[in-house]
Amino acid sequence: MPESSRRQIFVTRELPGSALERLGQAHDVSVWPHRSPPTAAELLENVAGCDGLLTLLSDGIDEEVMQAAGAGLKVISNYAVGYNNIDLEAASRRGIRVGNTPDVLTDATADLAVTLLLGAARRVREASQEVSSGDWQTWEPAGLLGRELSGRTLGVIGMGRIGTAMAKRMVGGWNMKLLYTARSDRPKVDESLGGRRVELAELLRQSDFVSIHVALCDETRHLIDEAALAEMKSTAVLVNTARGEIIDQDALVRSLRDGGIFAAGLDVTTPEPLPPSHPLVKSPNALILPHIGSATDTARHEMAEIAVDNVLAGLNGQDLRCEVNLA
Ligand SMILES: NC(=O)C1=CN([C@@H]2O[C@H](COP(=O)(O)OP(=O)(O)OC[C@H]3O[C@@H](n4cnc5c(N)ncnc54)[C@H](O)[C@@H]3O)[C@@H](O)[C@H]2O)C=CC1
Ligand SMILES: O=C(O)C(=O)CO
Repeated sequence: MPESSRRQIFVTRELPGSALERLGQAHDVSVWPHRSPPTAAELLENVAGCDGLLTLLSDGIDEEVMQAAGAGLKVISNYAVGYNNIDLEAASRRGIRVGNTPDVLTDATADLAVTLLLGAARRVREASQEVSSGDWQTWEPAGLLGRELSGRTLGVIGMGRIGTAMAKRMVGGWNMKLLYTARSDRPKVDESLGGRRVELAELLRQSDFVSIHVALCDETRHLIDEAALAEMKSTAVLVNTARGEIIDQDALVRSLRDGGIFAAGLDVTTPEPLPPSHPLVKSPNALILPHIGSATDTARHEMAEIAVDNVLAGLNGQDLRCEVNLA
């Protein structure tokens, strides 16, 4: 590509695979070299004069960052399907296109939701701890009793791509009955998986397992609060692979402690990382993972390819391969 058409791109972290090399052949790319994200001040400094940004879910991209980049900023490509870290209204006002990486991480994330559901239901954290601490005495008839899955009811909050993939696994594999919340009816889900769309309160009251798959937005922040947790069965297991802020975490700590629900399996928390001293980390019935839903080699490589395609298209003024609707 001629020197004059090369644009300036800031990438907030190294990515797996060779996608960034492809970007570097076409444009001048600067990659944040550290394992930790840039601070807000470092972000402002590094975006100055950039035409494109390739960002992670841990980077807060607000109007100040867009302003710091300057009038040439054409595209923000998020290396994630979720884009709650980006101020979409500000991007729309400034005519900046926003991209994300859907679909290629759906299976990986649904698999992890199943992992958390099984792990929390069968008390894998406590069981593993018993072995590593030397507390395991003997095989006990009533030792570490967990919850059975087969034939029970799964409640999926947010029947989008990942929610549907999770439901398929649980209905197909464990013959579960399916309830879900969604903004509109899903006749195909009802037909193929025997699902039934219900209000959130009914889903919480009737489900043995509840799995959260909605995007984080004003409407869903603290959707699962004290009152919602109080609706759930004391034997229920709650799984969250969406975003930490969808749950009121203080209320969850109390519910897990007081027997309000049986257990929780969480891939996402507030904040991330959660300090080891946090009461949730200390809760024996909370199985917590460090936001690894999409962490398979296949998914993360494909995400990188899409994120780079999105930058390239945005710089050329074309529709992005996966574009977030800013309307
Ligand atoms: N743990 C991880 O590593 C990962 C987490 N995620 C999270 O999972 C979320 C879902 O991803 P996808 O399924 O690909 O997105 P999606 O857009 O296909 O699904 C979200 C669904 O939630 C629905 N929804 C939104 N607000 C709702 C509400 N108030 N009540 C009921 N339904 C509502 C939407 O209509 C949509 O169907 C992402 O936004 C992201 O936050 C995604 C990938 C990996
Ligand atoms: O894609 C996302 O939204 C994630 O949380 C990580 O892949």
